[in-house]
Formats: sequence, C-alpha cells, structure tokens
Amino acid sequence: MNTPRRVGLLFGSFNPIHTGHLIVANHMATHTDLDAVWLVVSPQSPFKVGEELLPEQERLAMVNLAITGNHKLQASDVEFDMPRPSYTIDTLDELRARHPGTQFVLLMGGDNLPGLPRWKAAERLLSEISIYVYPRPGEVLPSELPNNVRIASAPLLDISATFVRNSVRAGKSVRYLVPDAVLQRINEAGHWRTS
Ligand SMILES: Nc1ncnc2c1ncn2[C@@H]1O[C@H](COP(=O)(O)OP(=O)(O)OP(=O)(O)O)[C@@H](O)[C@H]1O
Ligand SMILES: O=C(O)c1ccc[n+]([C@@H]2O[C@H](COP(=O)([O-])O)[C@@H](O)[C@H]2O)c1
Repeated sequence: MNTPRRVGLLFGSFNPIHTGHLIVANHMATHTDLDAVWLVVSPQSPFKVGEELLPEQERLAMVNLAITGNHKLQASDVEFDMPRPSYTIDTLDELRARHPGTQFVLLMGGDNLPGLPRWKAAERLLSEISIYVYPRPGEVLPSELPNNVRIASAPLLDISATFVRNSVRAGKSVRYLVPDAVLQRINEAGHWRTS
C-alpha cells in the first residue's frame, strides 16, 4: 500500500503574501516530513473582521505569482466557496472529504498559537491534526505544549503583511520583503498607494 501523502496547510489572509510566508512554507516543505505545502487563502479570517483586505482573487493571484517555479508549494482557493468568516476546522473537513488519501498537517506562525483555544471547535481541531509552528519574533511560546504540536527550529523572520502595506502607503520600498513579481503587481495595481 502507498504511504499517504502528507500535506501542510498554511492558512492566511496573504494581504499580501510576503517573503516571511514563503520562507515558512518552504521550510516546512523541505525540513520536515511533509511532501508539499498548500497556501490556503482565507477570504475572511474570523479574528480580522473589519480589517482592510484586497479582494480574495487578487490575494490569490499574488500568491500564485510568488510561488511560481516551486513545485512543493501550491495555492488553494477552497475557502472561496465556503461560508465566511473562514473557520479552519470547516475547511479541514472539506479538504479531507475531497482528498481522502492525504494526511493534513496544520502550519502556523507562533503568533497564532496563543489564540488557538478560541478557534472554532478548537478541541476537535487539536485532537485531530498535528500542528507545526514556525516561531515568530515577539512571541514567547508556552513551555508546555500538546504532544501533537511541534515547534520548528528555524531563523526568526520579522516580516509582516502589515509592515508591507504600511511601507507602501508611506511611499517606501518593499523590495525583497515581497518577491519581485508581487512587487510589480503591487506597483502596477497601485495597491495601498494613497496618491
Ligand atoms: N514572519 C513570519 N514568521 C512566521 N510566521 C508567519 C510570518 N508571517 C506570517 N506568518 C504566519 O503565516 C500565516 C498567515 O499569516 P497572515 O497572512 O495573517 O500574515 P501576517 O503577516 O501575519 O499579516 P498581518 O500583518 O496583515 O496581520 C499565519 O499562521 C502567520 O502566523
Ligand atoms: O477557525 C478559526 O476559528 C480561526 C480563528 C482565527 C484564525 N483562523 C485562520 O488562521 C489563519 C490566519 O489567521 P490570521 O488572523 O492570523 O490572519 C486564517 O486563515 C484564519 O482563517 C481560524
């Protein structure tokens, strides 16, 4: 019998995708037991309701530009046709139904871990899926963790989509904080430009 494929799911708003996301996704795809990583674009994170977001199709387009050429990374729009806000447990159920031969692992940055008990059906989520966490600057991770939660040992990346958006608004360069193709798209579309 074939070993089931193991796929890591990095859920996010990706508003926009940045180099931090790419390093996290690539690290998980190459330094762990995962075969691939899917970047799942959430139309609406439950904890970011009311925050300014580019249309999800545009965020997805930028994810696809960013991952071009990396065969281990793939973008997913599975949440686009699902109710909002985007609850991870519901998406996981949907993905499991669509891909019965695949084992999914939840990926996240360390900033998401403290809020996890407040996620929808958090207990079921924690009991059903392994979680690989990429540490993030400014987050002190709990010393006691459930045994299905693993912390990656990897370089800290002080990059956020908030910093990218604010820099563009302020007329500052975001070169290297986002891949060149994403930079070009931001410039051509005039995203976050105020004048
Ligand atoms: N620099 C980073 N280091 C580790 N994890 C990260 C980093 N940036 C994003 N992530 C993780 O990627 C996932 C998606 O993040 P998200 O799209 O919300 O980006 P963000 O940079 O945190 O956005 P924003 O600044 O708009 O809040 C989350 O699990 C988040 O923790
Ligand atoms: O399922 C939940 O209750 C839940 C609560 C908060 C966040 N999430 C998901 O986690 C991802 C990252 O969230 P955020 O708020 O850091 O952008 C995003 O895809 C959200 O849909 C999911």
